[in-house]
Amino acid sequence: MADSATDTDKLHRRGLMFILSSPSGAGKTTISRMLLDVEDEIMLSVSATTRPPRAGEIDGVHYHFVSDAEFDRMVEEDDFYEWAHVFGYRYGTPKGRIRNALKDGQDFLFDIDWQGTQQLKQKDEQDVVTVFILPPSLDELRRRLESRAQDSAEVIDSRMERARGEISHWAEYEYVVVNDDVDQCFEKVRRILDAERMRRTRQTGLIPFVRELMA
Ligand SMILES: Nc1ncnc2c1ncn2[C@@H]1O[C@H](COP(=O)(O)OP(=O)(O)OP(=O)(O)O)[C@@H](O)[C@H]1O
Ligand SMILES: Nc1nc2c(ncn2[C@@H]2O[C@H](COP(=O)(O)O)[C@@H](O)[C@H]2O)c(=O)[nH]1
Repeated sequence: MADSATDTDKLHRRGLMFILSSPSGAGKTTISRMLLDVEDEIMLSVSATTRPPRAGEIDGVHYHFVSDAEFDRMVEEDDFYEWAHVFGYRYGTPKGRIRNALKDGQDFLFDIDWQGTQQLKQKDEQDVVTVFILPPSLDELRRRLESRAQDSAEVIDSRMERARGEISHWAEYEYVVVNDDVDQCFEKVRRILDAERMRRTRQTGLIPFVRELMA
């Protein structure tokens, strides 16, 4: 039996800009990777950032790691869909092939913050689906940042300080999911993606037998 993201389905709707945001450490990268592992029909939008790579991060896969000068050039040449200052560095979504691929029905996953989400919503309202991931508590958020063991104590403190501000934007999102149990959170996010793909207002054409019926 075909699922909701088969080639047939893709032919008849525009692609989704599926946005996951959360305070740092709540788990959006984890959920994104789980989704990309099982969903062939969605691609990650790989951001450019001036932040240095963490252990295990690969240039071009997790981020495009660029210098300040390169980021400046990309801003000047209008290469970004959106960009923002986050934690003392700059992060941006390169336009690349996204706009045309969306028209062809390709879905994209964006792991970006609330500032980028606001910018994308203004530009492409009809294709954007926004999901905010909440941690079960602030104590658990700190525990996750510490257990990830990739940031200094100072960086973790500054991320915790910013978490309150980020969480204050949760009401700007269409969906909110608490990431307590990671498998349950992933299933909920996947169900949102599935349902959004089937939204009638996204369908841009009728499959042939329905078109014949309507003629
Ligand atoms: N439900 C969960 N229960 C316990 N640990 C979790 C859960 N979800 C994610 N984690 C762990 O918490 C840490 C932070 O997760 P992750 O890197 O996915 O967060 P993030 O929101 O993407 O952070 P950032 O915005 O900094 O990239 C990781 O070590 C991850 O394995
Ligand atoms: N507005 C944007 N925010 C982005 C982008 N890529 C990532 N991010 C957000 O930055 C923080 C920090 O990420 P980290 O990998 O350094 O922990 C996190 O909230 C990301 O969602 C982007 O292109 N635009």
